[in-house]
Amino acid sequence: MYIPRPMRAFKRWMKLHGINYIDALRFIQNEENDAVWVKTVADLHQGDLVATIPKQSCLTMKTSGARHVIEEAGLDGYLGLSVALMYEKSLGPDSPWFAYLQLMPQFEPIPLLWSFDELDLFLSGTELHKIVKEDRALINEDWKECISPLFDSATGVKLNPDDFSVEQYLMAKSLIASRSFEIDDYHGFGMVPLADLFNHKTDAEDVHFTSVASHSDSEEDSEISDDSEKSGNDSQISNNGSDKKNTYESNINDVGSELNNSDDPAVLQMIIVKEVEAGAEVFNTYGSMGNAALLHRYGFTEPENPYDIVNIDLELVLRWSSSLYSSRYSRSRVAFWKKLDYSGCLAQNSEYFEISSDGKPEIELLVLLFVMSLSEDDYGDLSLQLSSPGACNKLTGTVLSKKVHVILEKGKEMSKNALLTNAVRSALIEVADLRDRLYGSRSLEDDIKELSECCFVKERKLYHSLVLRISERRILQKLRAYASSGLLRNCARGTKTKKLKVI
Ligand SMILES: C[S@@+](CC[C@H](N)C(=O)[O-])C[C@H]1O[C@@H](n2cnc3c(N)ncnc32)[C@H](O)[C@@H]1O
Repeated sequence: MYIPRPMRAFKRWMKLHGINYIDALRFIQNEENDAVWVKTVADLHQGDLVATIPKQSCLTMKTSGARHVIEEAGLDGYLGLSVALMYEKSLGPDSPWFAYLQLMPQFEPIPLLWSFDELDLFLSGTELHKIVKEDRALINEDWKECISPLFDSATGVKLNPDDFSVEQYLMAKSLIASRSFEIDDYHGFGMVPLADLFNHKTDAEDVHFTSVASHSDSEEDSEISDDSEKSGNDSQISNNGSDKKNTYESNINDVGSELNNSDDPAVLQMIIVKEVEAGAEVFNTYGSMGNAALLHRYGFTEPENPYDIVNIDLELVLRWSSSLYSSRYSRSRVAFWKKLDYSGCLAQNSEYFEISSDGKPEIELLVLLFVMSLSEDDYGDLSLQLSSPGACNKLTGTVLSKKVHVILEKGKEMSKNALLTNAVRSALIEVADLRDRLYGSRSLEDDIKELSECCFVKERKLYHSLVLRISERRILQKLRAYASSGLLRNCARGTKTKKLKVI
């Protein structure tokens, strides 16, 4: 059987560093793109211990030769780990992790590493376009502030600036985003050999990566005294960086007793959480996330991802509103909506509303569109109630006007249907159309056709950005269907949809 060289050297390296795994696991390398995946050649059962990894074999801020440089500079988290990774790579064969680093790709082609032209070409309109451009600016700042001063480190460790350039930093960031795990409080984030070879499957993982959480592995350095650490509880580690409590049975069986299950807190364990048939790929999970988050952090997407969402910025709603109403009108309606204690989700510089994968909008957006589309009379009544003495308490109760009988109180069980007037439904459709126009002049059908002709391996950026565009645009399509189904029903009942134009 053909085994590419880096894999063979890596296997020898694992043995030397006490990383053990059951014989049934096979690490398969795709000859076309060198990507690795893990398969089992024997049936695996829930609770089987399939691999053990000493924490000391992981590349972390604490285990790296750059530890003193990192500590002297006061770096931690992803920044500290980036320096550790760039440093060990710069040592070449002199690094204790050389064989591991040889197997690791140079970088993960996440959008952070795409050119600005590629970002515009592939991601315009998607949830990632703006975010990735902002990331790039922040990363340049981080590099200037935290990495470039290291060249004058007083620790005596000489760093070659070429090995710590912005480009090297970006590459290290891409590997950390896509392959690092949070190990424990002492080590923080780290690169974990073997554990980082498992691919992701949403909500269908086979293996969990766990640690008997304790600090006693960490040399004599006892500065960490977190209570959960002392308790020695098992905690599940996922490479989206969050620790979760174990959810699977704890009666661990070692497959064929090949591995010793110990409570040694210095060792990480990989445990099977459901039955896996011989011949199948063994998947981990990186968390429950939509395609924008998967592409952002890991550089891939999944078709039919149930966690997909699309966001509609408040700014876009205001743009829609400006096509119908004066800006004074829109401002006062938004101010009224806020007075009722509503707001969108808040991100760095924007306020937005989420549309879930089934095309359903958040109640906050419905209330805003409802308020926007109230007639002057109804709006006047409501405003009056709000401005009357003691209204704030009263108003956040039932808000009634002659024609409007809707509870606008935040937190109260409110029927979405009561808000879905014809005017709100029409507004939703128009806002969805505006949002869809951000993707440019190509139609959803054009995108679907292009995806069917696109090569997953050779045109990776195009492929995954098309999956993202299509999944977002399908949500907008569902939003339109959600809004228009009732519109038809209402019209059939003889209710007319009236466009409001208030000056
Ligand atoms: C932790 S590594 C997993 C091992 C990786 N396949 C390798 O070649 O080393 C994470 C990377 O694997 C790839 N990957 C993981 N799950 C995937 C999936 N379901 N579909 C496509 N690529 C995936 C992505 O490139 C991701 O950034």
